[in-house]
Amino acid sequence: MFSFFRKKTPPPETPAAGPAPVGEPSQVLAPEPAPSQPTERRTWLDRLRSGLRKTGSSLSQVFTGTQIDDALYEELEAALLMADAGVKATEFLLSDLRRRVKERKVTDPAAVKGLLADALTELLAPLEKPLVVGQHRPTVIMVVGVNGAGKTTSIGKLTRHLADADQKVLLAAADTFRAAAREQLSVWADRNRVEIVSQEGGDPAAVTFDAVTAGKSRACDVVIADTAGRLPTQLHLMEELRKIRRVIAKADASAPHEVLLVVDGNTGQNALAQVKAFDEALQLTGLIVTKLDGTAKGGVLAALARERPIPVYFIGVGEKLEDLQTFSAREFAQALLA
Ligand SMILES: Nc1nc2c(ncn2[C@@H]2O[C@H](COP(=O)(O)OP(=O)(O)OP(=O)(O)O)[C@@H](O)[C@H]2O)c(=O)[nH]1
Repeated sequence: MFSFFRKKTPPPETPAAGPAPVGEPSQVLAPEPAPSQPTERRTWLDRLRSGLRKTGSSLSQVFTGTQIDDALYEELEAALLMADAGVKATEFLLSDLRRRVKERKVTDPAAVKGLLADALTELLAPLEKPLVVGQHRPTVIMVVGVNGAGKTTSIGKLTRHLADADQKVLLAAADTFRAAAREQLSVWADRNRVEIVSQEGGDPAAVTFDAVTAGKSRACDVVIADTAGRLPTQLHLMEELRKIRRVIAKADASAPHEVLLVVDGNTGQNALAQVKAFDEALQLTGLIVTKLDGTAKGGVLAALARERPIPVYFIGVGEKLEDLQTFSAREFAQALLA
């Protein structure tokens, strides 16, 4: 059994290392560099920090004053709302922070920033969970999301990590409408030397059924189904996803084992609305939040944690292979306030 996992909440400013295997049957591995490559890890963290700078600059600004007063809390409230943390998470964070400030008898605004990082880390912690594959063979992963969220790119990156870990992967191109989507997935499949079940036109549920059946007979470790992008308001297309889900269960009664929503972090509060809508339709098991590089709306993860805490298995901070990383609450909170 494998899980994509990173050491929890590394101490501040310490480059987190990839975990060591912990032995069978629950061997653990990570998509990020091994412990011997702290420089690469540092580089990635730097990218997350600079990516979230747009979100964090106004947040950090709040703590440059000389006193802790109502004006500071008001400014912080505005900055959190601007970062798309949403009303509920913002209210929660403010009252949590006031409590921490009182308890610690803090008088320096700079120290309040540290306490906010703690409060954010605690709030985000329920989102930090590894994606485990290997409990079922094949582990069937269905991937959904709106158009252009980054589904195919994220599947490509994930496939590469799995292939590198000697997992036999089969991709199902369940986007039967868009030829470009199938081609894009084929490119990733070729690049990673994994198999693909693809079909022009036809029923996406049928393609997925064939893929899961093939995955079983070919002893694959993982089957990943890429579905066509759609808006949650397109009810017939949402029904199509439900059908794909049902048909997967016909091919393998225990599947799908994971239903992942890919959301574009750039869409802020709209990402939260997408998570709620897709979760209601499909009972999501995890999220991949993409495009956190250069967004001013990174606070949406706080809103998610407060209102729909579905695990964030991965975050995307760029278009390159190494830009898909596991989510760490502490790192994210620190990057947000850097
Ligand atoms: N900057 C940045 N770009 C990303 C990230 N993830 C994906 N992209 C880009 O977003 C664009 C859309 O990605 P796709 O993977 O094609 O999105 P999709 O959800 O499969 O799109 P549809 O098939 O149309 O639904 C591409 O140009 C990707 O390179 C990310 O984390 N950061």
